[in-house]
Amino acid sequence: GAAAETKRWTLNDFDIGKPLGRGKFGHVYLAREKRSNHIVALKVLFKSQLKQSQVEHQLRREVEIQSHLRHPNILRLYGYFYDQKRVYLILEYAAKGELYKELQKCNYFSERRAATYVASLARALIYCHGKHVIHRDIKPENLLIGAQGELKIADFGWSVHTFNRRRTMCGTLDYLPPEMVESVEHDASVDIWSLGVLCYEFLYGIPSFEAKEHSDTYRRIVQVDLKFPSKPVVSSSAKDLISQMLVKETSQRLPLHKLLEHPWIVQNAEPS
Ligand SMILES: O=C(O)Cn1ncc2ncnc(NCCc3cnc(NC(=O)Nc4cccc(Cl)c4)s3)c21
Repeated sequence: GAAAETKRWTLNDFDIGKPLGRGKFGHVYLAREKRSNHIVALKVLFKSQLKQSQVEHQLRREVEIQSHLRHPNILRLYGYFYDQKRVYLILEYAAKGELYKELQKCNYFSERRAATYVASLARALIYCHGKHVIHRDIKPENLLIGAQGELKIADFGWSVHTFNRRRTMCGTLDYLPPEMVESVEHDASVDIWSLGVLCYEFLYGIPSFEAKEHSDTYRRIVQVDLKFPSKPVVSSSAKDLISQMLVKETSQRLPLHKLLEHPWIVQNAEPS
């Protein structure tokens, strides 16, 4: 509630439980807020590492963006606090853990499971784009699974508020610094592309443009070198959807609301 937003949290407000995972910047622990007995995930980030990697502004942007997002398929960031050495993110706990581990275990998902995940991600991204937020980092490592098996997009560390194009379109680009010119290129359609790669990976167990060397992956992406393996067998309807998302021209990518009407989604996704 509103109280939670303004309250100054400290580590003493929590009982710390088992480690849930370790990321580049720090560890994640199961925790219980003592007063409410509410179970949360507590991500502990070392200030030294944040400073060293110059990502403090990214973290601030994530906290700001996440504080306005409320959606069943977006992992909540309830708040944060810090002490001398660390920053703590108070996060919704996703009881069934990391999606990429599930994908490694199964190799690839059934068409029904893949379509259900893709539909819920599309709904979450429609919600984000409606608030002019693009995630920009949709990949299995940033997806968690809730207690009822529902998908949760996590880690908005790379998300941005899209610039109001009218503001930049009528003004000349000439005086904009590279980072603003670059992000004008970044519009919401980047998430459609990533969702297409993710759909491919759900069905085949490998990302659509995987290659041994980075340079080869780069070339396959810019050439949209999309090939469908013969195994596992995947419906032509699924391949049709993926082919409409992995399109080089950003304006030609299948809009997310049209994705939800695609026959493969309609026939395979569990009702939300
Ligand atoms: O995933 C696991 O390891 C284990 N796991 N298992 C269950 C579970 N339930 C909830 N959360 C988990 N993990 C944390 C997920 C995150 C959400 N939001 C984040 N944001 C972030 O890291 N931001 C950030 C960090 C460093 C720099 C910058 Cl710029 C930004 S991480 C869970």
